[in-house]
Amino acid sequence: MFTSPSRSMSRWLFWSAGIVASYVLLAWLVLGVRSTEIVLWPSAAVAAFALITRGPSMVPAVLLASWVSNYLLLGWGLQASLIIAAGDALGPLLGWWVLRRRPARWQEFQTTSDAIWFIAAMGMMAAAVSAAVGATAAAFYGIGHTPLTPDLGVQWWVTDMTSIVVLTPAAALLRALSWEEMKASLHWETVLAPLLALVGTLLTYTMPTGQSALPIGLASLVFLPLLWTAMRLPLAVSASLNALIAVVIVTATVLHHGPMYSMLGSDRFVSMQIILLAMAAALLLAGLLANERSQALKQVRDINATLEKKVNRRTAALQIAQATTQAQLRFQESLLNALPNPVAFSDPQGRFTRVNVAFNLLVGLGGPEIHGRTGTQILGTTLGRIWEEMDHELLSGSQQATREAPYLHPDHEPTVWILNKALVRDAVSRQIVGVVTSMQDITALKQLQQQLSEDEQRFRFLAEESPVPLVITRTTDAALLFSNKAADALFRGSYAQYAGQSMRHLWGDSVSRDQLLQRLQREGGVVRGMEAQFRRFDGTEVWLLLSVTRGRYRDDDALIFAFKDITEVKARESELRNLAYTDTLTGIPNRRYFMARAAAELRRAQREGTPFAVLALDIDRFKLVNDQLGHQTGDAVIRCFAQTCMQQLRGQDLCGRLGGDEFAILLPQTNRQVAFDVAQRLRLAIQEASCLPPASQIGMTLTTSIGIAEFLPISSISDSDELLDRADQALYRAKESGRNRVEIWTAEPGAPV
Ligand SMILES: Nc1nc2c(ncn2[C@@H]2O[C@H](COP(=O)(O)OP(=O)(O)OP(=O)(O)O)[C@@H](O)[C@H]2O)c(=O)[nH]1
Repeated sequence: MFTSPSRSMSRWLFWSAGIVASYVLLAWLVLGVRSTEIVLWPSAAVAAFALITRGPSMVPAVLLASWVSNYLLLGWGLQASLIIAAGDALGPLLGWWVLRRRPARWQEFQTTSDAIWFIAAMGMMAAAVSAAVGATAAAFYGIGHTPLTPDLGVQWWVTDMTSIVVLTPAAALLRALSWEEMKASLHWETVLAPLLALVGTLLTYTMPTGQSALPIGLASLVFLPLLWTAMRLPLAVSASLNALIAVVIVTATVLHHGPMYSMLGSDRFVSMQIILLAMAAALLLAGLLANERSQALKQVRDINATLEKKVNRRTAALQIAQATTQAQLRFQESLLNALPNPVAFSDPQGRFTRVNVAFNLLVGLGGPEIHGRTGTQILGTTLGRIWEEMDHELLSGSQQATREAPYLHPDHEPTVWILNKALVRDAVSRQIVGVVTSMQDITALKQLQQQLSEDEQRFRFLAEESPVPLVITRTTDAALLFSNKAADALFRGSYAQYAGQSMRHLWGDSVSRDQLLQRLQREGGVVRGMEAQFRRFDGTEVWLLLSVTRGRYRDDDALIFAFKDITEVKARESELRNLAYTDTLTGIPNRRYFMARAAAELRRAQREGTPFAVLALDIDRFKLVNDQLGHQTGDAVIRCFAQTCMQQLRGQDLCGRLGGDEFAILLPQTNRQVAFDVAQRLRLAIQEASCLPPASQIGMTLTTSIGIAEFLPISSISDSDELLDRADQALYRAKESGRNRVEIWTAEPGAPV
């Protein structure tokens, strides 16, 4: 918190003035009554009090107060007064400094060792210093030159120490305590006990003075409530009370009252102070011991409270755990009973310990009738024996056991079950505590399996004996899984020989196989009417019509093939196709094929802008050959003519028989000059070929006339018939001009070529 300098200065002035006033007032009270013999009794206590509460800033006030009291009130010399004042400030300052070296004790002042430290630091040392300085100054400069004797020093020291020990603990404690703590400790004892002690003290001091032991005895009774207070009340209260009673005693004595008065005199006075000192120290220690004890008790109470809390917590946790366990047990119980499968627990001796409702229903017995009995006793000999064998297996080492077993139901219905057994171990010790068995009814499954196997046998018979060749291969690797007798005959190899082997190599080409797989994918797993060529096991080729479906065969994804041999059909087809385009007499393309090719060539030439030529050929006077040598020889001549032409042509050229003795030749990418050369070469080759029998009665040579028509990209010709027509016109001109000639078509007959 911020404190302004002027405010702290005024506070300092206030405290300084207060300290000076208290010091001077006490000095006046004490010294005003008995002047010279009594040392300034409360001086050291006021100085120590000032330093404890406000610190060294009070030193000037202490110096001033001491000097005023010694010089003005006591009438000692100036030097002596100054030295005594310095001693009064220096002693408590030293004690204060030593006490500050132990900050914990300075702050709390709660244990007995704190009190010992306080007495040692503030009492003995501070009082010793101020007494030594004060007695020396008094001896040298004091009134009447009091001799410096040990007695003076001891008397001074005891006086100062008494005042410090009796009065100043209250200051230290008040400084450490907060106002809230003070209020909290205020109860009837705090008020009543000090009140009793005070009243007792006052009553004692109203008694007549004298040497009688009675007043002293009575006075000492005062200390009983005081001691009790010290033991029961906060340390600050007992220390303050101690100081108050001490002031009352001293004041009464100084004012010639009470039992102590008769003891006055130098020695007696010191005795009294020693008694006070002892009393103060005893009370202080009693208070501190009580404080320590109450603190220890509080600690024990705290520990007890903590332990109690822990125990409560543990108890609550145990209760929760117990509740959870019970809830879990209830859950397990209901879960077990909710299971449709019979479940049973048995001990290591095979006696049932617990079963669920499904088990009760299975055997037609309630829990109490089952518990404690064995497998054979409850389940009959067949299932019971298997049950006990499995238990034995498990208990002699295997981890889990599964078996199939028949069971004759109490209502005589035969059933089949799967038994699953496992060991039950203790969660903590891992000791085997029994066996758990769960049962599953597989009667319906078994019936289905039976039916399926009968169905399969029927299917196998049908498939085996079917006249349709059937083959089943595995989808992944085309391994042969099944083939019937008809398929074995078709492929010329038996299933027994090739079972499990890949059938991929039977396909004529991999393209058809890939096509089949794609179609299966596309057409939902069924492909009908696909034609493909296959290779038999002996290497011969065969055309087959396929119907294929995807399916399962035993444990595999499979392709099921049904075949029809179409080799003959395909051969006939091919023959027919050839017949349609081939001239049967010569084996070269017929008119239809030639004209189709000529049309295609025309389109190509138009597209690419290249020329081509068509030659029309006709055997000269062939009628004579027929007439003179016969029709058969005529046929042979025609065949020879065709072969001679074919020999003269390039691979890309095409020679066709248009009918009778007429032929045509297509010369792609050929202009009229080259065509003319080719035609001449042909003409000569025919002339030189020995197509006519050597001993020909007609004495003639076989010749041919040739007409040429050229297609130019710029020409107006738009179909091949027109072009062939032009070649025919040129041929006609060659015949006209005497035969065995080559003519090129021109627009005007006789126009230059
Ligand atoms: N041997 C045989 N003769 C055929 C065949 N086709 C047509 N002929 C005959 O071939 C002859 C063709 O005669 P043409 O072309 O009219 O006359 P040509 O005797 O050759 O006289 P030019 O052509 O004018 O030189 C006819 O007598 C037909 O009967 C055939 O396939 N075989």
